[in-house]
Formats: sequence, structure tokens, C-alpha cells
Amino acid sequence: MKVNGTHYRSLWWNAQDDVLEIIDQRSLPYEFITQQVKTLEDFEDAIVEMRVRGAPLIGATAAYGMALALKLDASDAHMDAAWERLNETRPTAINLRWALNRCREAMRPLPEAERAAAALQLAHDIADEDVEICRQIGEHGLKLIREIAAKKPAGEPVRLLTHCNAGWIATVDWGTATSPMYHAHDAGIPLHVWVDETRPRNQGALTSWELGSHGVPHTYVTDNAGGHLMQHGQVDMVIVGTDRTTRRGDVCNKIGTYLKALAAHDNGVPFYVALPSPTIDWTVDDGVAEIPIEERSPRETTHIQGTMEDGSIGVVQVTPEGTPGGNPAFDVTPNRLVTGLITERGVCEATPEGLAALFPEMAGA
Ligand SMILES: CSC[C@H]1O[C@H](OP(=O)(O)O)[C@H](O)[C@@H]1O
Repeated sequence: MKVNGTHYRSLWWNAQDDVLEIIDQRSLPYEFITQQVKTLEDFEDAIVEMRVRGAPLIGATAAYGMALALKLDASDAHMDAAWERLNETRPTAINLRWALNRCREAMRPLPEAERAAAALQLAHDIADEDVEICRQIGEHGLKLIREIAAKKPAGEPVRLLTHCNAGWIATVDWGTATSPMYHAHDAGIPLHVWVDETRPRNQGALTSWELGSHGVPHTYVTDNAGGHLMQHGQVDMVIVGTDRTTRRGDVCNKIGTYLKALAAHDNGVPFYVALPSPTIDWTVDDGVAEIPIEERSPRETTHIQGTMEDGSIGVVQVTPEGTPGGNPAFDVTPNRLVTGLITERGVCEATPEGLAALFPEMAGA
């Protein structure tokens, strides 16, 4: 999407320097900083430290990481070692494992001399595919928003709520949850988006940065405001992203998503999940029991980053010295609380049958 009028993807290949470039999201929304990712350690750091974040973007980044590894040493042993190192970076988003497996399975049969170029091309393909998948999610989500708009007086905005950042910077472009918003805004449908702050890393500020840059009206609210807004009829639809959705439609997403789903269910508010197919884990049924939930540093909860009075980026401690912090980074929303899944192939129920109908080649695998 555009940043100050210039189109960007969240990562891109710098052919002149033969290196991957990323937007360093640790500096957003305060500063727009790009970074070259040159070594495998750089790739690991970018994912672990969330310079790149969001399930699809993590997957695309990992694909470029494998390409670099094979450029350095195209042997099976080095490919497997790189697979292990990149797979260890973050445990929950399935796109990481999906991209690593897709690369390794494609490279294994090739002669070593062909692997580096083939892996780089595959990384480009994965990035381009993600852009198209997210665009298609936008088209299918637009239909849902248009249906709501049709029931409102002319000019009255469709009021959405979203959690975390499932935006264009969580993917290669468009975003997942935000793609329907951008498509609806561009189609002239009045919108207002309630943006959850999303502690502890405050990805809601990233969503606010994105929506503001695109001119989409929004309000940044505390994580705990969503239930109140829904109780008072202020939300027409919830759209969130996902880091891993099971074959029966259980949805793993940023911590707090489950609570939004409970509030939506209690208040009869449609709760939709924007779901690119690489984010479906076809090997898992029960998300609560089977999806590994990343436990991140307690410091992310006891401290918070922001812009200081002098304009510098600073970190302040919000708890007493020595207070222990807990930081589960995701939770799982059972499929019974999900109204529908917005995929690149259309919208389906959050059920095994719904997903199998859209992805028969995967469901039966
Ligand atoms: C389009 S996937 C976005 C997904 O990823 C985020 O997690 P994180 O910021 O920790 O990478 C969050 O769960 C979003 O919904």
C-alpha cells in the first residue's frame, strides 16, 4: 500500500544489491525505516524481534531466508540446518513452517547447482502469491461489507472492529483483515473502524498508521472496550486475522481475539476471520489443544514503547520493579464463535465441511 503517496510492499528484493529489504516494523508508527536483511542471523533476528511480523509476512521472509542459505551452501545438510534455525524463530504462525517446507520440498530434487536461483524464484513467487491471495480476500470481504452497507441509510458508515494488525504490513501487501476495508473504502462505502490497541506490542497503532495513511476513518480504543462497544450497538462486524486456523475452523490469533469473539457472540455481532489458505493447518483439528502458543518476553508486558515528549522513541516501565510479567502472544477462538472465514476462494463456515468445500484438494490430503 502507499506510504506518503509512494507504493510499498512490506518486503522487496533489491536486485542491485542482491539482497532482501524490509520495513522495520519495530520503528513504526513513529519512524518509517527500511532495512537490508543480509545474513541468516539477520533473518532470524528480523522474525524473532518482530521487525517483520504477521503470519504471511513471516512465511515470505522465511522463504527468502532459505534462498540466502542455499546461496551460501546448497547442500542438503545446510538446507536442513537453515530449515531448523528459521523454524525455531516463532512457533505459532503456520505460514513459517508452510514456506520452509514448500521451499525444502521443491529444492530437494534439484541438483545443488540449481538450488539457489530456484529458491530465490520460489521466494518471489510466494511473495507475489500472497499479494494476490490478500487482494482476493479483499474482494470477498467487500461483498460482506456491501451487504451491511445496503441495510443502512445512505452515508451512514459500516462500523467494523479489528484486533491487532492483520494489515498490509503483516502480509506482503493489502493485508488480510484490512484488505476488505481498503476495498470497501476505495469502492466509496463509508466505514469507521474501531482499532484495538492490542497490548503488549500495540499492533493496533500499526493498524491506525495503515488506515490513517489510506484515509480510512478509525478510532484507537483500549483492548477492553470492544465488548462495551458491541453491547451498545456500535459494531456491525468484527474482522480479524489469524496465524493458524485448523481444518475444523478453530482460529489462533493475537491474544485477546477470543475475548472479542465471546463478546461478539453474546451481542449477535458477526465475527469474521480473514484467512489466506497458507494459514490453514490441515494437520490439526483442535486448536486449543494442539496449537503451540508463543510465550514472549515478560518485558513486553512490564514495559511499553512510544514517542517521548521530546519526539524520541523511548521505553517506559509500567509495573513496579520486580513485578513478574506473563506474555502468551496468541489465543484460540473455537469455531463455534466464528461466523465465517474469508478466504481467497470465497467465504465459508468455520467447519470442516466449509473448508473442505473451498479446498477439496487439501482437505483430503
Ligand atoms: C495477517 S496475519 C496477522 C496476525 O499476526 C499477528 O501476530 P504478530 O504481530 O505477533 O506477528 C496477529 O496475530 C495478527 O492477527
